[in-house]
Amino acid sequence: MTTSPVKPAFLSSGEDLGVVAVAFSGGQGKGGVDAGPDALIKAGLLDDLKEDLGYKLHYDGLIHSYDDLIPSHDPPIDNMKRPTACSKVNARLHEQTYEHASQGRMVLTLGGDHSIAIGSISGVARGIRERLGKPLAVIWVDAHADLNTFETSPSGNVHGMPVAFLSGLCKHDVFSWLTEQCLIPADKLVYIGLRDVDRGEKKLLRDNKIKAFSMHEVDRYGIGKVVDMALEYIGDDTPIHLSFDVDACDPVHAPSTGTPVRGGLTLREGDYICEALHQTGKLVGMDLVEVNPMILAKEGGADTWQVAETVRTGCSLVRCALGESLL
Ligand SMILES: NC(=[NH2+])NCCC[C@H](N)C(=O)O
Ligand SMILES: [Mn+2]
Ligand SMILES: [Mn+2]
Repeated sequence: MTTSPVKPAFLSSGEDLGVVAVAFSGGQGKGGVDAGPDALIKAGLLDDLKEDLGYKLHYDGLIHSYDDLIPSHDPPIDNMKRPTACSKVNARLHEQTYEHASQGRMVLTLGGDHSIAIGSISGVARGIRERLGKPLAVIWVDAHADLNTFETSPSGNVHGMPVAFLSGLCKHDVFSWLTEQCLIPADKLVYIGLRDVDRGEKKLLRDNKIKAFSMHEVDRYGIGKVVDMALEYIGDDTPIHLSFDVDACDPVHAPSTGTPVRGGLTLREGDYICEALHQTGKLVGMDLVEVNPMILAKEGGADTWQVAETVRTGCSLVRCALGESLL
């Protein structure tokens, strides 16, 4: 595998990469997703980025569990489960990604459940706003829209709500630290891969005219055309953050995740999205979330091969987004 050097449009260099590893699972109820970053790193992901792709890593060497921020008693508020932990962890993560982004670095956040996108994306968005005076666009690749408000959520799990908070469609005192500069305008948000969208989320998508390419559009147009259309919609002059939930990929390639949904992206379709976004030179941040190396073991059907496959998929997606190419 080789690198195809792409000149980044919105970063200070093509080689500086900020990395934050987040061992947080409080955005949903299943343990083990906090072990995701360790599994990805143990599989050699960061070494590959350094040795094969030539990045200069800005990484503190820690896998943050933020234990000091997690209260022992954290009762639901307005249907949101573990609200205080979710807010405090994300507020801290926000400062970490903001610090990298404001130095002009690409920012990679390894989760953790998808609630951590509240912190990772808001930090990058604020850094980009301050540095370039521009909004941040987000391409959200996921089986789920994660657009529930605390009022529409059927589960109360915050990992099903990050986009509602990040877009400002939903506001709550719990996340009062999310200021205007942190937000993603609804017309700079694009989904790819959706196939399990709740009723309330469908209404929000429609009412706010949010751009979404479900698996239906992937089938109809092919992934190449879908990514072209997504990029055209965002426009040329906007930095892009890629938030990749590993469950966007079909459970064949990513079985070890908390909320798998049949009928997903092939490994190549997932990798293609990442490769194509890298080639734009406009990528400024990425999250890779919801790798849960323990879930299958917990559910009684431990299959180490399936765990390894999921980790392998996660590593491949990140490498592709950071410039690995087939030739
Ligand atoms: N990041 C995820 N895997 N999210 C799954 C969300 C599932 C469901 N829509 C909910 O709100 O609870
Ligand atoms: Mn998902
Ligand atoms: Mn998600």
